[in-house]
Amino acid sequence: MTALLMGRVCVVTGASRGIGRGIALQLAAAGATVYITGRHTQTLRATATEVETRGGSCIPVVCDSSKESDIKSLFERVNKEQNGRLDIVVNNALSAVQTIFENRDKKFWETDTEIWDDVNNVGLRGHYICSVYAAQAMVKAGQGIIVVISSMGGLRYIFNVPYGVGKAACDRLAADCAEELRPQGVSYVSLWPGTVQTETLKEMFLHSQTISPQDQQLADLVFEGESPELTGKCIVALANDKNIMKYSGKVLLTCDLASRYNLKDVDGRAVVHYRSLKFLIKHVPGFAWMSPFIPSFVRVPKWVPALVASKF
Ligand SMILES: NC(=O)c1ccc[n+]([C@@H]2O[C@H](COP(=O)([O-])OP(=O)(O)OC[C@H]3O[C@@H](n4cnc5c(N)ncnc54)[C@H](O)[C@@H]3O)[C@@H](O)[C@H]2O)c1
Repeated sequence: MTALLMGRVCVVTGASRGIGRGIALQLAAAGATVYITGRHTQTLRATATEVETRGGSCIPVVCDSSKESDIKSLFERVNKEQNGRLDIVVNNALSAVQTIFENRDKKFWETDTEIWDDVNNVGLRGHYICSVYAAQAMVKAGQGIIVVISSMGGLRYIFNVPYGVGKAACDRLAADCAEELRPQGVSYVSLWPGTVQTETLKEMFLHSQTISPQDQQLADLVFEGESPELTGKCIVALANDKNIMKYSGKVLLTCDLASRYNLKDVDGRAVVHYRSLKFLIKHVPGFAWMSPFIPSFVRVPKWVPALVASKF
């Protein structure tokens, strides 16, 4: 166990599986005390047991991110038990993965309007409410980091309309909160993982016998994707960066952070750099044959996707 975060207090929402679980494992492995949230005691307990088996400290709290009263109680509890100390909050919970895949073939006007709430009650409204309570503690202490887990869906269309709108709003949440938090010494970043090999996606694609041609491309991405713990490694490194304020309000990519902090994925394999031309070409139908001839250090500059997604 490294001691990079020894003594620090963290909250990770939606940590019973997926990326949230991976983040909790890494924060705890770095010595932090990690409060993990989710709706079910049993699945939270499983994450907590894994943390403890690795020698870390983890406090499971049943908290439904769609309910403000639950979120309020969570932060009151942390405040009381940790004497006002709160260093890192990761807004990660999302309740919609299953719904998104069940409605993959439908356009927005063909889908039940409830999908908006399924995606954005937990995955946007919940993050805003957590940010309010987290900021109240952090501003008082004059320090802290809030992270929202977003995705490239914030830049351009993937899956469906509510997902993209929600992710664009998460990026804007980080930017606008950072504006008000900067003078208080608190930072707020939006973090985009690549495609991640979560239990849900693995179950859906890697272990599935029948897969639609539409989903085959995503399945290929999942197959070579990041481990759920890589995002956690990136957050540990960010939390130890003395220049964190420089990045506040920005969108950060896990592959860029892995390069900046020289991180490998948990199983020792190199992190796929999804801004590398080699990787991108490999996934363009008809051009994949070029990929082996392109050196892996050639990166697409960030202004290119920003320009493609330009609103003007
Ligand atoms: N999986 C990927 O490839 C990928 C890539 C980029 C970004 N992301 C983002 O990462 C985040 C996590 O996604 P994931 O793939 O790990 O999803 P997941 O479905 O595997 O995990 C979601 C987590 O949220 C929890 N959760 C669901 N509803 C909740 C509620 N009402 N209250 C509290 N917790 C609740 C679940 O228990 C689970 O722990 C999402 O914001 C997603 O958009 C995922």
